[in-house]
Amino acid sequence: MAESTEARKLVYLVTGGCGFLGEHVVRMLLQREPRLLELRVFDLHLGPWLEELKTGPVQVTAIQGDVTQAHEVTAAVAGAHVVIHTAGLVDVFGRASPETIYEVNVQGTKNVIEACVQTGTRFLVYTSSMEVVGPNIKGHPFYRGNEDTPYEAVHSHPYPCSKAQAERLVLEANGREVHGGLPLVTCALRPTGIYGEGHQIMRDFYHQGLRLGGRLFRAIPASVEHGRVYVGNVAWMHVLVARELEQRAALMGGQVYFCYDESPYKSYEDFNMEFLGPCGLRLVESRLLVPYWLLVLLAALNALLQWLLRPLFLYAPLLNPYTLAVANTTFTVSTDKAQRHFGYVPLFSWEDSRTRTIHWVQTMEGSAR
Ligand SMILES: NC(=O)c1ccc[n+]([C@@H]2O[C@H](COP(=O)([O-])OP(=O)(O)OC[C@H]3O[C@@H](n4cnc5c(N)ncnc54)[C@H](O)[C@@H]3O)[C@@H](O)[C@H]2O)c1
Ligand SMILES: CC(C)[C@@H](O)CC[C@@H](C)[C@H]1CC[C@H]2[C@@H]3[C@H](O)C=C4C[C@@H](O)CC[C@]4(C)[C@H]3CC[C@]12C
Repeated sequence: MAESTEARKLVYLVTGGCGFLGEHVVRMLLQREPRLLELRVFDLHLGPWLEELKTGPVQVTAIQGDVTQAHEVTAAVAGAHVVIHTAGLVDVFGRASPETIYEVNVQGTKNVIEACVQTGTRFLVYTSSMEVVGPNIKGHPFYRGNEDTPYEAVHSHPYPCSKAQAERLVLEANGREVHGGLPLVTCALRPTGIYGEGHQIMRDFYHQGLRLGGRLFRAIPASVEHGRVYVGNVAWMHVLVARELEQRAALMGGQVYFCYDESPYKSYEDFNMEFLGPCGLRLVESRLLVPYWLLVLLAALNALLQWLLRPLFLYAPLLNPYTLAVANTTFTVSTDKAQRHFGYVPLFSWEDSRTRTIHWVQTMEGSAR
């Protein structure tokens, strides 16, 4: 918990506060925001771990709620100084319908914005995504790009479409008058692929490897690079933006910032092996055995099976046409806009991020170690 002589006077609300990123944001706020008086954690599914946070100097208020329900959002936002909106349906595996993804990610964000306007909350930080930019449906690479790099951001999948619409709503809301007559100040953070303690997809890959006798099979060439960012650094960027938004409203209001750190550029699979390798898995060079056209066929077959089996049960494998296309398209960022605008420097080095993630995999339930 943050110990400081600063007066505790601020109320923060974190939507999606029990999610992979949200939990790290909640814990980072308690550790590094000394002005915090109350921390409201709003989520559809509250985690039992919240109880352990209620023993410190900050009042932690757990709110079970749904961002698609405007009245629930308004009640949670009322009286908050800052809203960090991370709640969302992160689904590229066909688990939720396009309508549900839109309802949560777009309508939910509209509800958060309107709640800020109606109740007088002035500062809103939105967790957007790299996918607002790309990879696009044409498979154009985004190589060491930044927030100003020209790129044809054209999407068809419900998830990136919903994130792009939500981000646009947040940025357009910057400057709107809130109850009380002052302007709303908003900004959006665009993490690339987040990794770290609690990352469900990493857990899925690990368990898949255990099922396959300690092996994972390469599907993507090592030359296809994906930007990744450690969850602790993404959480730190959220805390820092929320702290600086008031003092630097003219500069930061209405802006987007990629989330970045020192994590190396590697293919998605090679990057995962930085953590899964030390936990006993190995990546089998199967590119000759499984050519790309066969992967495309298998991905299409998975999509067909998902559609056929949906009336019986949810079949949602990692490999589908969308995930294959994204995995197979280089997307890396190289920027210092967050440092220039609000002094962001990663809190965790690559070595530290890697060590923490390996430790988490090793201590995960069902771990082979
Ligand atoms: N994981 C990544 O690699 C990544 C990368 C870039 C951006 N993001 C964004 O970060 C945010 C958090 O992602 P995550 O990976 O932590 O996902 P997550 O699924 O672990 O967390 C999302 C949280 O939102 C909550 N939620 C979902 N629907 C809700 C609703 N209707 N009302 C209230 N709460 C609801 C969930 O219960 C969950 O706790 C999302 O907005 C996502 O788009 C994630
Ligand atoms: C089965 C193989 C082809 C395997 O390599 C597939 C990997 C695939 C599941 C992931 C590859 C890229 C990931 C996405 C990327 O990291 C960025 C994202 C944006 C974020 O907002 C949500 C998660 C994601 C879409 C992420 C999802 C998993 C991948 C598609």
